[in-house]
Amino acid sequence: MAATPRGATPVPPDERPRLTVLSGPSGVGKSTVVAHMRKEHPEVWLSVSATTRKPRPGEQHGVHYFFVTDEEMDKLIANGELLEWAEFAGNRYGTPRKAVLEHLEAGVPVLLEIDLQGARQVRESMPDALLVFLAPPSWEELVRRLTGRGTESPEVIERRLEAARTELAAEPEFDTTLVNTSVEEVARELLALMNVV
Ligand SMILES: Nc1nc2c(ncn2[C@@H]2O[C@H](COP(=O)(O)OP(=O)(O)O)[C@@H](O)[C@H]2O)c(=O)[nH]1
Ligand SMILES: Nc1ncnc2c1ncn2[C@@H]1O[C@H](COP(=O)(O)OP(=O)(O)O)[C@@H](O)[C@H]1O
Repeated sequence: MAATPRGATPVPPDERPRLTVLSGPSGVGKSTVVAHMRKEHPEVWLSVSATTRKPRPGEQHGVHYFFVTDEEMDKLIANGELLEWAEFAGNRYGTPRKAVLEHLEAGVPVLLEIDLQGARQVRESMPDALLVFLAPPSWEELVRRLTGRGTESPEVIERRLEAARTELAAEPEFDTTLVNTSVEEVARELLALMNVV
């Protein structure tokens, strides 16, 4: 399903990088921060999730997401191919398990950009994972970013803001919080937390 490291020698479990999870409300800037970080540090591997959501303009299958049908998602879940999955604002999203484990085994730092429900599942199944919460500078700024992105209808924005209230309340469940005021700064802090720099 996803590209795997070629010719990589497995590293012993205690020398493997920790799996890092980045969560936070829709529109807080997760994708922006991750894109910025990976431009300078392409060695960080970002898991590509499967989703039943329809692609936005410019989103590519296999790059931003694996865009799947409801039936295909049912199969991925039934076959145990997902490390975690959740329904978010009317669509399902899940992390393909195999590619994540293969990259960690090869010593590659792995980042998951997933929602709160997914982060909770990773906490259960991979207790060594580092859970990072990305918070907005304020509620008003979150609304501004989500609306300003212009990718969702007012109705979808409303659903995402509803989910955002629950997600913001769950911040104490995370190992650490980064406030997304400056993309550059947050990207740097995230790299440091991942021991990449
Ligand atoms: N649990 C889980 N959540 C995911 C996964 N992939 C993406 N998400 C989350 O689903 C939510 C909606 O994602 P998306 O529709 O791309 O909107 P965006 O994050 O606001 O650009 C976000 O909180 C994502 O982090 C996944 O594999 N599992
Ligand atoms: N630090 C920031 N300051 C101002 N705008 C930002 C910042 N980070 C992200 N944005 C903007 O906010 C919007 C939502 O960001 P995005 O990365 O799509 O969020 P998410 O992936 O968390 O849903 C985008 O229009 C993006 O350009």
